[in-house]
Amino acid sequence: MYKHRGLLIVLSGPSGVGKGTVRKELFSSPDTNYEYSISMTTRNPREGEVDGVDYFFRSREVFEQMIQEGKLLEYAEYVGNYYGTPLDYVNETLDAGRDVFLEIEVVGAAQVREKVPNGLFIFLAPPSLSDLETRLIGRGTEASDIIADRVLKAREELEMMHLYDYVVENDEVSKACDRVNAIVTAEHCRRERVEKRYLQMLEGE
Ligand SMILES: Nc1ncnc2c1ncn2[C@@H]1O[C@H](COP(=O)(O)OP(=O)(O)OP(=O)(O)O)[C@@H](O)[C@H]1O
Ligand SMILES: Nc1nc2c(ncn2[C@@H]2O[C@H](COP(=O)(O)O)[C@@H](O)[C@H]2O)c(=O)[nH]1
Repeated sequence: MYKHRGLLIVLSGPSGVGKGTVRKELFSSPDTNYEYSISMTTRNPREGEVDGVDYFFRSREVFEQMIQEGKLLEYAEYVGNYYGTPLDYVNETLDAGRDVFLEIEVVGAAQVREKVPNGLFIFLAPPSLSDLETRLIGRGTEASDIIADRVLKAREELEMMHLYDYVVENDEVSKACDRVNAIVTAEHCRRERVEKRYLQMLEGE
């Protein structure tokens, strides 16, 4: 029996490009129908961040136990901390026919591509590397040595852009959100056509 599953949407890109900003803007709209998957991390909360809202903040021991028990869809060690996507939430939500939205870095996104090849992979790109650095400095959440690490890493991350289904430039947040929404809508239409054709063929048997 054919069962409709939700769409797994992966938004990735280098640190500081604006993934979190774009995601928050998307989720602030009442029209957004995706469910946000809250990640788990071993990094300390930033000022104002809340456990269970921004991240599940956990110790390295707990995180490593989750890895061993196969409870993460993907994970990566990023600039000294673990980040990962709890598997059960993603599976349960997709099984219920609802779309899930992941906002993750590129190593984790590559793991998701292996496990969920029919996901929708969107790379958020900065207008330039100097814009990226300016944004990280402007955010003011990292010390200058960490910012330097992230900018260095961004060069490698940009090389992975060609592995994605779409590249969206984040020149302006509202424009980037419109582009993401347009991509998701087009993908739904494509899938509906394929699904309809498939069901017609089953009926004709
Ligand atoms: N289009 C934009 N134009 C100018 N500034 C932006 C834009 N998008 C985001 N920013 C700013 O850039 C900084 C980094 O954004 P944000 O924290 O969303 O990036 P991120 O990709 O989620 O970073 P990280 O991967 O480190 O979590 C923030 O200060 C944000 O306000
Ligand atoms: N592979 C994963 N990467 C994740 C996940 N959640 C967030 N992230 C990415 O980590 C970096 C750093 O995040 P920050 O909050 O410390 O700035 C950033 O690129 C996030 O997108 C995840 O579950 N898996």
